[in-house]
Amino acid sequence: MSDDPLPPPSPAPRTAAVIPAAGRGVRLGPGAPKALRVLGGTPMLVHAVRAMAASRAVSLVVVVAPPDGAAEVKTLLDAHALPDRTDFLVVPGGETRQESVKLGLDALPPGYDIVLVHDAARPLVPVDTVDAVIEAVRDGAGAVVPALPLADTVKQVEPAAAPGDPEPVVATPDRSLLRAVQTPQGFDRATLVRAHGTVTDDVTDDASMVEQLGVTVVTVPGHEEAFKVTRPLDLVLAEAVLARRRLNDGF
Ligand SMILES: Nc1ccn([C@@H]2O[C@H](COP(=O)(O)OP(=O)(O)OP(=O)(O)O)[C@@H](O)[C@H]2O)c(=O)n1
Ligand SMILES: C[C@](O)(CO)[C@H](O)COP(=O)(O)O
Repeated sequence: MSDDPLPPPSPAPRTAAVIPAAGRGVRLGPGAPKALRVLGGTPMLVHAVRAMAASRAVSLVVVVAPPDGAAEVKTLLDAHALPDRTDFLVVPGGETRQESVKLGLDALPPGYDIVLVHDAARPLVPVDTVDAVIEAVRDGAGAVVPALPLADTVKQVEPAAAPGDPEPVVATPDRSLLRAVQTPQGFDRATLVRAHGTVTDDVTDDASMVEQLGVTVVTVPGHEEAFKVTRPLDLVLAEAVLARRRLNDGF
């Protein structure tokens, strides 16, 4: 047996989170841009940033602000307590989520090999879910999504012949094989950059762009509290989750 000392373990790859927060929140109804709406007294975006920074593995958060709102978002983040160990960047976003994520990726400095993409609209994702996604990428997955089984039966329909007409049902997919996917979605950076440089179709999540490259996307368990604030009732649910957390924390 050699007396040579073992080489030092290679450092864990550094992880950055990109938070698309440039959406208007049309489905939420009139008011400020969705990411700036207040939940439990704190803007939704600040909750989302804190949720990413809660992971000790995340050392940079890139916030993608509304196209003309980067200065306002920067001021907002400066006004809230955020962990010292995490760096923050704010960049202006685009017309679609896909464009906004691409702009966030373009702003990422070198040295971050794992990238999370997390909706500002999912402010309450627990840190264990964030860490599970990062761990799966560290273990070698090119793309990872948190996923939950569906509670409803799902029908595939044909488009209505005219607005307001019924939509004929054409199929009932096997629910046991379907999953609702959440964010953060985690990626090997080079794979995600390649996907955003290659795929031009309109898609609703980043993992589906990676699927189009032929790269396998894997799931980790999602979490009910990582739901997306989309419609007005979601705000009520988010307030209730925050109130329960405060009660449990003894505040
Ligand atoms: N041009 C856009 C559109 C969306 N998003 C972000 O993508 C996430 C998920 O999008 P969604 O929930 O659809 O938000 P909105 O586009 O704001 O919602 P709506 O479709 O109701 O307007 C949100 O954090 C949103 O801010 C973005 O960064 N840039
Ligand atoms: C990325 C996402 O949150 C995964 O569920 C979702 O696809 C975003 O969809 P939206 O229509 O942009 O809200």
